[in-house]
Amino acid sequence: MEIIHVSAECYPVAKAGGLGDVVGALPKYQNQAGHIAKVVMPMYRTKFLFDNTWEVVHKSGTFLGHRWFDYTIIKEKTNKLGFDLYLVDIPGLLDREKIYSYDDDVERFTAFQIAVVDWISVWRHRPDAIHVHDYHTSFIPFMMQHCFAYRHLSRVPVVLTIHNAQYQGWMGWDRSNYIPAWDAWSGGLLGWNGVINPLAAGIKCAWKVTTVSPNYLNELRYNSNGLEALIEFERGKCIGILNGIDTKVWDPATDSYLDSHFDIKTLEKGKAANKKLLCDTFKLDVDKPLIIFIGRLVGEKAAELLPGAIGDSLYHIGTKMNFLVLGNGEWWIESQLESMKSVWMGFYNSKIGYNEQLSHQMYAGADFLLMPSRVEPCGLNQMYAMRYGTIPIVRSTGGLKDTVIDCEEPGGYGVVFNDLSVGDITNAIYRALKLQDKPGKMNELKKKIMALDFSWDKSAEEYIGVYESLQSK
Ligand SMILES: Nc1ncnc2c1ncn2[C@@H]1O[C@H](COP(=O)(O)OP(=O)(O)O[C@H]2O[C@H](CO)[C@@H](O)[C@H](O)[C@H]2O)[C@@H](O)[C@H]1O
Repeated sequence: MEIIHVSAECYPVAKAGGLGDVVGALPKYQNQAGHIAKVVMPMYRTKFLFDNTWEVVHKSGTFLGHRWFDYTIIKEKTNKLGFDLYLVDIPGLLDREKIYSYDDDVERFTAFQIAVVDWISVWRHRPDAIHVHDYHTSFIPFMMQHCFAYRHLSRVPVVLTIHNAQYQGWMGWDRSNYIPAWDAWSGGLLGWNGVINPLAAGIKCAWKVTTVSPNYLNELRYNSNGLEALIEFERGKCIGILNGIDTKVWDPATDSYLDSHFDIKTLEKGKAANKKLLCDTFKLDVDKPLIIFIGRLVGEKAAELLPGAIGDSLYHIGTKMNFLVLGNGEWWIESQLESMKSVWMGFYNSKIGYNEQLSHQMYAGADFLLMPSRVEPCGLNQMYAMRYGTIPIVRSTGGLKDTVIDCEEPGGYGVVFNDLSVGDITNAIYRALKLQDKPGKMNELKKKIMALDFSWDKSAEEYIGVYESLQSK
């Protein structure tokens, strides 16, 4: 099958979070399984662009509302990522360093989607499926079915994957003219609760909607930032498919970001060397268990509870452990985390910012990973942590519930808690530290989690099953 993934992120070209990881891995696994999966994304000005060689495959132009824009599609020449990678250049809109957070993001991502559909509309063949990811690309099924210029694509199946329903891309109806001329009778498909809602439009118009874990799909029915009724209504075409991880990129035995490599057999020595490097760098005590947090510092990740939970743990449980936080996001959470450094010097440290290498080093060197998420559609961090022998402490929500079993349950290997408060997180940390009281228990658990299989093989096939189910329709 030929599958075209359209996304705002793809690792290692441009990544802000888990979406980039998934789109950088899933197509590779689909290709390995004998399919032809390709990725189309915006041409940001990132290092990957300048380090690689490209050929121009298409040039054209069209309108965003009244504004004409030229676009160029370029293709990476060497199949470096294990799939064909196409970048869409739109001067003045996409030629920026960052992925998101510009005032004109609505214009940027709407123009990107128009360019993609405009390009596919002149192909001499039809792909078997278009797979769009999150709200930045979820106007595409609407455009293929209801824009006059592109209606000849209406028989091409479109699958929408929701990686995160918190972000929906809301925009006012005053911008409805951005979408190329559409059948006015279909206008209702664009809106939800009085505004244009790209994610809602995608859910209504995609042939199938997938979420990144089965449990997250259930949760969306009662907690989806305003889309609950829509999810319930469209339930029949929704399916939850658990994300995998790219076990070639995330392999402690070969990870190019690590100085000391290890596998299950050399786990103790290897993790100790990685931990020492981290503790030396961040002035922490290598003899104490190291608990880390990596992620966006936002409410979804319950990051605002971290200062309280870390402070309470060190105060009430005692200074028996060390904490290290890597993340960026809300300025007030960043500044609280920074100001705690002087209070808990030697027991706590943080690095504010985005740092891919440090994240790998932290997964490799830590004893525990804390993920108290308020909302977690799937979560990749807990799977990376386990692959690197780091025990997850997670709240039972979304994909965390699908991937971590509490060590007190039969076959369990992590620490799972249910309610979200500083007290509950502190108690989970207390339970995690108790694991050390039983001699050998920590190593036994670390070996067990390293052996778990979270690779993409099974889920990549499940997606193929979804595309296949749409072929006869
Ligand atoms: N400051 C930092 N420095 C370095 N690396 C950092 C970092 N902050 C985050 N990362 C990295 O970004 C990724 C985060 O992935 P997640 O899946 O946990 O969350 P995210 O909310 O971005 O993804 C959304 O999409 C994914 C994919 O579907 C879902 O798993 C998830 O639940 C959903 O919220 C990991 O690779 C992590 O190491």
